[in-house]
Amino acid sequence: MEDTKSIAVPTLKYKVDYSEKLGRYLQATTDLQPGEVIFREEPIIVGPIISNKNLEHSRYHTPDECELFKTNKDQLQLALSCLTGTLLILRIWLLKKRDPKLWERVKSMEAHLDKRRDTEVWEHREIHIVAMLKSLDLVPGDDPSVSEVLQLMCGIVDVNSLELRPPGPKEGLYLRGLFMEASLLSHNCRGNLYLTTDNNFKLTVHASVPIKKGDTICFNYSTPLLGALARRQHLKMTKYFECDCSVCSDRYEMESYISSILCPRCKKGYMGIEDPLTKFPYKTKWICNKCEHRMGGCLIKTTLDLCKSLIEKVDNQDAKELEILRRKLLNTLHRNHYLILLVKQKLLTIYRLEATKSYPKKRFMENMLDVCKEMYELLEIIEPGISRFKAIILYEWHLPIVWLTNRAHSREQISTMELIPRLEDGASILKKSLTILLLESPDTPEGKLARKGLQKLKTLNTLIADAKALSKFENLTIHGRRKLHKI
Ligand SMILES: C[S@@+](CC[C@H](N)C(=O)[O-])C[C@H]1O[C@@H](n2cnc3c(N)ncnc32)[C@H](O)[C@@H]1O
Repeated sequence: MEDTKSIAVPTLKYKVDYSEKLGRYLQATTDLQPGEVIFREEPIIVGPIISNKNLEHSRYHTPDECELFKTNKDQLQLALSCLTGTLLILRIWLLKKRDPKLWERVKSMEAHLDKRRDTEVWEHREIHIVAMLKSLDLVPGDDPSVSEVLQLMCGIVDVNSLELRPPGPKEGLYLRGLFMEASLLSHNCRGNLYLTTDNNFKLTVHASVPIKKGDTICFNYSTPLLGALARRQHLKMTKYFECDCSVCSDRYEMESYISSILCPRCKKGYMGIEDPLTKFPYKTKWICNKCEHRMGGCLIKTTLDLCKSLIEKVDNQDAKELEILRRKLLNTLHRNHYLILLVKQKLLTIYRLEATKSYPKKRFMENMLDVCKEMYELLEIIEPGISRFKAIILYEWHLPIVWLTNRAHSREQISTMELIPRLEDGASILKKSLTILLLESPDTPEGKLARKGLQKLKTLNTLIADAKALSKFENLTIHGRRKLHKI
């Protein structure tokens, strides 16, 4: 007899749709809350993308691959490092033979073969992958259709695969994975998703902001800290489309001013490309958002080249030099300009290290606070909602807040009553960071940071509770204050 008990089948929170512009894409079929899991999925294939000696990685090293390597052992020993870069494609090649049905599905992924044919990238893959696999006898060398299939596989990987971080300390191993559903996610420079993977590369797709039923679900294929020009160029070169999202089509990139230079005329406003979607940004006019002064793109390019050359010359280990450069660049660029962001990131590397010392320099901690605050405010515009980058910046931001507050209190520069709200500020920033970091798998760097952060939050809460108890005795002795900060 048939089992009449109903089994709850989870309904999908998205459907596949099609548009002329995006091709296939995923659309929300229900309202989604930030943090909500939209779907999880196992990768079809995982492999390294650049040369590395570590071939033995993960269960994606299948028995047929093993057999093939054993057969060609001597020849492969010689070409080990070249081989690694071809491994992902070889794995798809083997999958084609092993699981033709799955290959049919993979084959349906967008590869943009027409746009790649006879370009530099085609030539590169021909030499480094197709010819390499043929010369090592890992694929038939005499069949011309093999080259075409391998090029198709290269296109599929380049357009659809996601970057993965190897679990544990496998430095220098750059992995990419192909996922069936995630390959249908479209791009937006201000996406609405947050992607995490666990140790087995299982992918979880979360909503990063509230998503309405009918919205396209999408993420940023590129990186948020590039200006629109670099981002659009990267998308054009690697994903073969011209991005016209709300950030790219706005002159001032939604008031983030990430590509804007200070108006040389009024010195108050910032210049943005008059026609942001132009193909020739340095041949068109840029316009000031305050006085509407127009300036030729080539002049902007010269200015940027000059700024770039200053950044190239600076000593990355020298905080003072970097701080001077940051101030100098502010005379020309908006504080959120991607070139200033480069300098800020270099500075953060130094400050981060300083923050781990028992007696960090006050100036460094003050600057760290400033840089983190500015970066956070920018990320709120360009990567709203849940963002990995934001979580890290929030974490780093709370460090100088707590350190400077404790220092000021122990030196009697602030009262215990003043200490409490400042520490609470630090705790609330840390909590914000943790709500994001705790979405990460425990073994990832962010997952580990979350564990450390939880410990710090506990200590901070104890400190706040003690400060509250002690605030009744406002005339706390210096000894009492020091004791408080030893917690
Ligand atoms: C990972 S695939 C996404 C699935 C693809 N649309 C399909 O039908 O298989 C990436 C490709 O989708 C298209 N695409 C994604 N986002 C886009 C966007 N914002 N504007 C135009 N095309 C986009 C581009 O062709 C891009 O190379």
